[in-house]
Amino acid sequence: MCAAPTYAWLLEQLSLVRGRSSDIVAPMVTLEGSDLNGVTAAAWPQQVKRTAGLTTGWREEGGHRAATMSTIEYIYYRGIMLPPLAHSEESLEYAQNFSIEDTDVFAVTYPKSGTIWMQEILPLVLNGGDLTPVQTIANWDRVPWLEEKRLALVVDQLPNPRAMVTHLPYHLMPPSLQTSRAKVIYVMRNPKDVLVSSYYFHQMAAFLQDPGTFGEFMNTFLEGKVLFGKWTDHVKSWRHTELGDRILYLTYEEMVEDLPAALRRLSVFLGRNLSEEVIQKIAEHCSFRNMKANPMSNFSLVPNEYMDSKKSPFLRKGLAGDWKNHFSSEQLAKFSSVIKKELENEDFCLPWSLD
Ligand SMILES: Nc1ncnc2c1ncn2[C@@H]1O[C@H](COP(=O)(O)OS(=O)(=O)O)[C@@H](OP(=O)(O)O)[C@H]1O
Repeated sequence: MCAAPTYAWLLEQLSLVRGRSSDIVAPMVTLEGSDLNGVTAAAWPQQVKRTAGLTTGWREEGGHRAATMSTIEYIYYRGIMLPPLAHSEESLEYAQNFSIEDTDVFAVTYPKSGTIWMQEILPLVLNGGDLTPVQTIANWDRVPWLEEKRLALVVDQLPNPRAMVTHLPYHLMPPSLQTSRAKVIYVMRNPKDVLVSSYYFHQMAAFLQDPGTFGEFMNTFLEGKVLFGKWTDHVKSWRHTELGDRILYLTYEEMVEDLPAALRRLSVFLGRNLSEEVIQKIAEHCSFRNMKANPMSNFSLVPNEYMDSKKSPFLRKGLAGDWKNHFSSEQLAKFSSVIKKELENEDFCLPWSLD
């Protein structure tokens, strides 16, 4: 396990973007060796640069410097679209060739379905409720994403059993998943709330394309022109696996409704015999309120230039059913008819009504 969270990875992302720059108009401030905790916006590169497909600038906003990425080109990899900052073709190839071990545990989610919640829960369930990792290690290092560049840097420091998360569809998982005895927890969330959560995330994350209006983003979402592809394709892919009893299906909504009950299911699935006291301790630590206050989990370590929590915090509302505050009746009818049509020949039922 990593001794302490360092933010070298963000510096690395910056230098990668810098490295591709072909038109640097001002000298860059060297951040190497700095801890981003202590880096103010004023210390960030004062430059306007044009890179292949990514135009990045810095503007003054309310006394601090903000990143502007007017054209953001996503990465396309085997039919899915991913954001450039944390992913690369190399990281995706690395994921493809990743050697999954029998004891590995993966939480799989379509984006905005409960990923960081599982990054909090899994170490606690696996280690019997010891809070040390969730209080000292940033979530992206504690339970890294399989497809992100960061994995290669931290994989050797993960404790056994290793816990990882991924947004990849089943067919893009490394072949070693099938030959191993690794376990998978697939967390699903009502797609209407996924859409709402994603809409706000696209507004606050400077490395994502502008979502437009809510109605426009809904169309983009339904067409599948979003990160990691169509929601229905993702769910279908993970509903049709050869994993048998090695996959557990959980819903975000059951976790919201009764987290201790969901933790009990999870701990049985992972072969952990947790006492009721430990279950309650984990549930308390993983409440929305406590995670929102945990700097190792709430993305406050990421500079505002990348994620502007004033526009929308990463841990935004943490509710089931917020879609009711966003959908018009016409949007609901359209959304529900498209999703129902795409799932009409499936042999599984969704745990929520789409109407
Ligand atoms: N503890 C807890 N309780 C309830 N809800 C929680 C919790 N932790 C994260 N969340 C909510 O999960 C949403 C973010 O989803 P992801 O973590 O999958 O995002 S990402 O895909 O990793 O970007 C996002 O949902 P919204 O609030 O609806 O935007 C988070 O608030």
